[in-house]
Amino acid sequence: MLKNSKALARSKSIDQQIEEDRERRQREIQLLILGGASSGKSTFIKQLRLRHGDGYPEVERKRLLTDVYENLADGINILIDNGRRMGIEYSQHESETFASDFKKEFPRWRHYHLASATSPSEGATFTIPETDAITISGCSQDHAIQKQPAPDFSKVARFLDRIQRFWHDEGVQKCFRNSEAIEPRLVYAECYFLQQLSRICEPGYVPTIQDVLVIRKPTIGVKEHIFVVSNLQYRVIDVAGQKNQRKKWIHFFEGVTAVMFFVALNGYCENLEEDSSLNSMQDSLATFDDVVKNQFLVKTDFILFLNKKDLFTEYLKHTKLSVCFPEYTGDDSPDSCIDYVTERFQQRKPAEKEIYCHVACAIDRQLMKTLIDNVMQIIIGINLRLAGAPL
Ligand SMILES: Nc1nc2c(ncn2[C@@H]2O[C@H](COP(=O)(O)OP(=O)(O)OP(=O)(O)O)[C@@H](O)[C@H]2O)c(=O)[nH]1
Ligand SMILES: [Mg+2]
Repeated sequence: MLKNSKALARSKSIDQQIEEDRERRQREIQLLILGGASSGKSTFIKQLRLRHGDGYPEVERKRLLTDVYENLADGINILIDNGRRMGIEYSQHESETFASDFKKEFPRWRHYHLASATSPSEGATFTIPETDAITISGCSQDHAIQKQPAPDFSKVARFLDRIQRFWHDEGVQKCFRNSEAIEPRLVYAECYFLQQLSRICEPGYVPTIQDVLVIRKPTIGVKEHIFVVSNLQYRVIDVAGQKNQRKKWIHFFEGVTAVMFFVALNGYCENLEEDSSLNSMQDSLATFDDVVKNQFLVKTDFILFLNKKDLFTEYLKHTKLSVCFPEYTGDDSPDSCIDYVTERFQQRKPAEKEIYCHVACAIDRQLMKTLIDNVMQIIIGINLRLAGAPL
């Protein structure tokens, strides 16, 4: 009799444990964000922070001023180098002196930054910890260790007047207009901040929300962010997308509710920054193929974001999709081309797996609000299913 009641009590406690586990799993959702470099993963996190975090108050945006300066300095650097390479003459006397003064103070950082993260053996300057930053409720604390100090980009402030005059030099404008010939290509953030220069130079300038969304700052290592929405905790893991960083992804595959996979649509006519022999879209397809079939993610649903629709639409006006997919015979409209790209990704998935596909423009706040709400609903559904509750 006693034996029976003990067994009953044990069974009750096991049931209770199972129920508690189920409730805990239902309350914590783990999202892993994967995709190539510059596909928009961190920008999506910024949008989550706007929708469900602290919304980037002014004090936080002020801290990002140096990142704006960094993007601006990279843009100026590329224009100086390309102006010289193309043999363009400056229209103002002082431009030549400015160019050499500026390059001394701010050597080309974007590519140095990427290269040092890409080839640690060749003069590595980074130590990349496994998890180098933790973000609680949308407030990021970066613990990345950099042995080689970056140029002090806050000092760009001292150059703003001269940068403005340099930017208005006819030679510099001529170089900028010749964007097709610029090598390496100016990225969107560099073009954007160069074009916003007069606003950035105004006294008391604070980056706007749109500026924050546009800043380009590659993720180094792995960043974890926690958001609490309607009593549910979302742990969102943002990884670095550069090729040599991807072997770290596997450490985060366990216990994932869903994978969000980002693809830069404009990558169909661009090569990887870290490996110029690889087409970015083809690389995305191959990477997607690897992770979607990975044994640790067999039962994990994927949400696919075909991002940068704005740039894709722009590029299609002068470059056909067939440069990436020679067998494509459809028309050049963005919709037809997106249908085709979607199909190419869907073909890679195992039959039993569900892939939810979204076309996105991660810097578009309005569009992303709706998209995030829709995606949250999908994720809640997946989570309920995983937790064993009836849908
Ligand atoms: N025009 C345009 N720019 C975008 C879009 N999405 C992201 N960007 C910009 O692309 C750049 C790269 O975006 P990130 O979110 O940093 O890319 P990532 O995938 O986190 O890159 P890594 O951290 O290097 O792996 C940033 O300057 C963004 O502002 C988009 O839809 N359209
Ligand atoms: Mg990132």
